[in-house]
Amino acid sequence: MSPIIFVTGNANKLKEVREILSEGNHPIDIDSKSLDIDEIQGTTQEVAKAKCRRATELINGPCITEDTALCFEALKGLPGPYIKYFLAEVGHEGLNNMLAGFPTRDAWALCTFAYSAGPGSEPILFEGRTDGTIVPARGPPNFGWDPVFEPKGTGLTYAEMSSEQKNKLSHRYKALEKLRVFLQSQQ
Ligand SMILES: O=c1[nH]c(=O)c2ncn([C@@H]3O[C@H](COP(=O)(O)OP(=O)(O)OP(=O)(O)O)[C@@H](O)[C@H]3O)c2[nH]1
Ligand SMILES: [Mg+2]
Repeated sequence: MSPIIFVTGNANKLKEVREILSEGNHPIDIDSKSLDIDEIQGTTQEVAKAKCRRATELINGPCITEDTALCFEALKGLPGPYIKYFLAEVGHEGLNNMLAGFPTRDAWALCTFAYSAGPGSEPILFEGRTDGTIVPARGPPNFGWDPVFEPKGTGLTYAEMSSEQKNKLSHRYKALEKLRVFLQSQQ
């Protein structure tokens, strides 16, 4: 199978996707294309599908895209797919402060991969969810909100984990396990 193209503007995502898909008995090779695609407003599934439709038109061929949401229980799932803009404006401290006065700091990270066979072909979605808690930042600030998200039962934020640890339980890993099965069935 020729490598599938992952369209993303985010180098950290690309690194993790490569690490995860190269693991195991059936490693999957991907190419990448760095494009910043306009993102619509909507549910995580609507955002993910629109991103993939646009990407497949731009590259005029099959591709995968990914959209990540960080959802706060107290805010009924928001910021969700808009976390990028919240993080950019209010930072780690602001994300924590947003939950002051609420009874729960529970949150979940949701990764939605989308695959399209080409322009006009409806994207297929693969979702992965990891439950956790929003905490004051701990660990190196290398990737987005990793320092403020502590997956349940680990006692560590994503940022405090080695990449091997994060890649065994992350939202991205869980979504990619589903995508891996699908891509292998296409061979
Ligand atoms: O700490 C983190 N750990 C993660 O595992 C993770 N995955 C994504 N993100 C951030 O959450 C927003 C998603 O927005 P997003 O899905 O639109 O991504 P993006 O615009 O950066 O790339 P892309 O849309 O071109 O693929 C962006 O701010 C990403 O940096 C993460 N932060
Ligand atoms: Mg984006």
